[in-house]
Amino acid sequence: MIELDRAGRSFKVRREVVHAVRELSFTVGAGEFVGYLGPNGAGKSTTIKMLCGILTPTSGRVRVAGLDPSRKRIKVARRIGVVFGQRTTLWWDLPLKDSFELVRLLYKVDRKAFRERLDELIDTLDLSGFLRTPVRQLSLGQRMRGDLTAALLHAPEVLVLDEPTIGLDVVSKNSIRDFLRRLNAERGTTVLLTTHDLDDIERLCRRVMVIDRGALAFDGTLDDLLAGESSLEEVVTRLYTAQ
Ligand SMILES: Nc1ncnc2c1ncn2[C@@H]1O[C@H](COP(=O)(O)OP(=O)(O)OP(=O)(O)O)[C@@H](O)[C@H]1O
Repeated sequence: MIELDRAGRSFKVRREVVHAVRELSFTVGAGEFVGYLGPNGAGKSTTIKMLCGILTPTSGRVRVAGLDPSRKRIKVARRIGVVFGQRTTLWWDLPLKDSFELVRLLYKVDRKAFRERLDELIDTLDLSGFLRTPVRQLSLGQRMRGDLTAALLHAPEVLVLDEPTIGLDVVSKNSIRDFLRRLNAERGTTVLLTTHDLDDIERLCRRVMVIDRGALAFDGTLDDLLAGESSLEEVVTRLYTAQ
């Protein structure tokens, strides 16, 4: 479902070249739930931006559902849902429900299918109390549930999440985690989850990839990552600080 083959992305900053991602190769199969970890500046957001076609790789190959995201951005957008926890994709001054209607129009989602999906998401994410509230007045937890809904209204096969639980209280975190677990188990949606919250990883992901300075430092099961270590925090700290 997701395939990177020696993908690289560099930026020219004044006279220096920053290699945000270098020769990165991995595949994520349909239905997997993969955690994507790495220290600040490791290249996680750059990877995600290449997956949704916001950034073009400067070397190598990226494919999502067999498509090149930088060349087939609209086709890829129909197959992928993306949530950036630090930013909203909703319309700030509009009531939440109007944002959803705009998403329907943008993605050309059939009215009946849209209604069914929206009703289900309103129910499972408990949105009914704030559908008429302008997005700017929503709490962070409400806004995140709105963003997740917007990302799923076109029923994407792949969901990419960049820190979806950042800043949320423990109850909100757990309700988002339950929702994601069910989405993956019941719908078979492929999930790539970037987070700095190691509880997200321990509670959700069977497979974990760790990126450091633009290259993979680990790719395996959570059990393998934890093998012989007393905690995930310990092993991740060791990986992040390895030279
Ligand atoms: N548009 C850009 N121009 C120049 N450098 C950039 C740009 N985007 C990212 N970088 C650099 O690329 C590297 C990787 O950044 P990226 O945002 O992918 O890291 P990250 O793993 O998502 O970090 P964080 O956990 O802090 O969000 C960093 O050194 C960053 O400064």
